[in-house]
Amino acid sequence: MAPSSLLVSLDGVTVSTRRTGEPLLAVPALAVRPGSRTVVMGPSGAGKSLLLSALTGRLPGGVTLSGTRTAAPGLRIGFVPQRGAEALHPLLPVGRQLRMVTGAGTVRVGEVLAAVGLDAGALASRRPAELSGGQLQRVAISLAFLGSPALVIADEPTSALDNASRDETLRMFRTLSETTRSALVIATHDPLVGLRLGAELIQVGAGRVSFNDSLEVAA
Ligand SMILES: Nc1ncnc2c1ncn2[C@@H]1O[C@H](COP(=O)(O)OP(=O)(O)OP(=O)(O)O)[C@@H](O)[C@H]1O
Repeated sequence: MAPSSLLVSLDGVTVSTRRTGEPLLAVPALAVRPGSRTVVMGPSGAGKSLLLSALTGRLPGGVTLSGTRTAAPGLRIGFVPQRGAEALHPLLPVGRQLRMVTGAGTVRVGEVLAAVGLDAGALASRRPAELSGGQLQRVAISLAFLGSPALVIADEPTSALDNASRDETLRMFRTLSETTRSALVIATHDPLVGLRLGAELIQVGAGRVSFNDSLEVAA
């Protein structure tokens, strides 16, 4: 069990292919504290998504985890994918989905949609195909936060957005994480994400996790 001050921790963790045992990612030690904001950076194929999976404890098929993963009892994790549509059923109105999945009432759904800049009255009855990519991403962020998670994990949530939508999305992540006190872990290729969020930086390179105190790109 994780110490009470930690949400989830990885200790001496290796993620390997199930078939050949080839190591894909090594995490000597990593701990996520309540309310913290962390950005995971690294080149394509470095292991960012595998690290997020190791944190959630839900690994994709074909890989296995050795070492120790510990999580706070009853830890609730919200997840935001690269494209909001991936978090949504394509045929159901988004308001209904938000209520069904999270158990939240209409008023609460409206409040959270408003917090991400969406008008529930105008959007809640639409299906995902009737929303823009930026709107879908905001709905996915609402979905992740509506369940009152202690931790929200996002895998490249801004990479499919233009710069204006990216900045708006990051403002929302920051505001929602501050108001809900949820911890955030976001994988990205974009150094601006960490700067906008005021986040700690974790680097993944050549299948190994390391820590970096400073971000080298100007805000
Ligand atoms: N389910 C799996 N089975 C076998 N190998 C996998 C599996 N998932 C990922 N890998 C391998 O692990 C390595 C890291 O993959 P991962 O998806 O974590 O990289 P990433 O840093 O998120 O890349 P990108 O930025 O392109 O999304 C890659 O070599 C990938 O081929």
